[in-house]
Amino acid sequence: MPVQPGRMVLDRVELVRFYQVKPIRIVRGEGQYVWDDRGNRYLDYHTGYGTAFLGHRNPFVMRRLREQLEKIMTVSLTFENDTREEALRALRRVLPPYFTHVFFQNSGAEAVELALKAAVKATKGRSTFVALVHSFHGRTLGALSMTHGVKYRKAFEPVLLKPRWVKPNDIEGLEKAIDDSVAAVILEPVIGEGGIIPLDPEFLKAARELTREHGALLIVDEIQSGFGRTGLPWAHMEAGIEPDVMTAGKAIGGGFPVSLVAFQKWVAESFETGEHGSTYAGNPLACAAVLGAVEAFEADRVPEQAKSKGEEALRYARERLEGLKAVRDIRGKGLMFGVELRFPPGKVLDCLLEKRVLALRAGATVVRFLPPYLTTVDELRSAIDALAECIKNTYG
Ligand SMILES: Cc1ncc(COP(=O)(O)O)c(C=O)c1O
Repeated sequence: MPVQPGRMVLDRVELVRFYQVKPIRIVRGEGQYVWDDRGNRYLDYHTGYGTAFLGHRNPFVMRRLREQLEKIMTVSLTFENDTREEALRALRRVLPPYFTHVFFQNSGAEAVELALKAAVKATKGRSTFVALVHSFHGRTLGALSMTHGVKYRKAFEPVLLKPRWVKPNDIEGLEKAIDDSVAAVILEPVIGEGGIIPLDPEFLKAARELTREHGALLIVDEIQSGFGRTGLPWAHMEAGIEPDVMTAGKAIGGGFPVSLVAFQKWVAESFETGEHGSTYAGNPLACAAVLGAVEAFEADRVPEQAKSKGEEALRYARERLEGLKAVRDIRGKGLMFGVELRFPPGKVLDCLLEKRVLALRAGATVVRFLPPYLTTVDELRSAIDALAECIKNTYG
């Protein structure tokens, strides 16, 4: 390309700075650990926003990916493919029986987009949605519409859709918000980004009953809470409800970018050929990752491990942290837990990084841990000890 005289030319293009970058360069990962370029090892409870829940380079996922790379990477949905077929069979074993259909996507937000489209289609054109205060569903315009936090939305107002907002666990609010114009209620069974807020089973049951009464869909977004993390295969199962649509992502590919939407039969059958599509959807490499992830899930009894380790982590966190003045609350489900502080957690997260523990923020004031299932109880305790020290060092 001709360069204008006087214009500085860098030796690379720059990444748009949407993210604040931490001062370490990660070069390798194995199981629950990552290493920086100086050879320092970190306990990874950030896991790429929860993606590496099965651990980095999970052997089941690696084996399937390697095998697939030797065959073919891309086959569009226009053609049949054996690996895709196997992934669908594997998913049958880990999805509840009321979900009879799936469609693959590449990211969480894309899965949410399809879930919203399904609600419009299955309700014959309704376009009113109900979403929860503190919820996060992604950053494409439809998913962003359902995302509550002002910081995500303000640059893009007016976003596409205007949901009716209901506070988490406010059953009366839900009753007021749902009427016959509503296409769907969308919710995370455990609110993740927005601050680790588990929804009460009673609230989930009310959402199910009210949507059914008014001919609306119930969409559960399990992109963060799903695939064993909370101690059940899918977090909504605790309430014994049968949602119409579920989104899944992050952990289901063992680190490979893939997501899916699961549908009850009647919802899937409301779509006609050509009404949705995606170039990479169901590509064999992503399907191989899902297949390996399901194999790991089954072989290692992932939900059981997440349940027992998560319970011990929460118990220990309460024992170590409850008396500290800076701590407002400790909550979570399985290996998805958070410590709410009375202050923004930036300094505490930096301190944890110095102690070689990677964690992340949730909401405005929560330190969030998304540990991989294969972490040990001793490691969980040591991360909580590190957190206690960091809170004391920062706030006294
Ligand atoms: C519950 C939930 N939904 C949707 C998303 C968006 O997923 P993605 O970033 O893959 O688009 C996230 C990501 O954090 C999430 O936690």
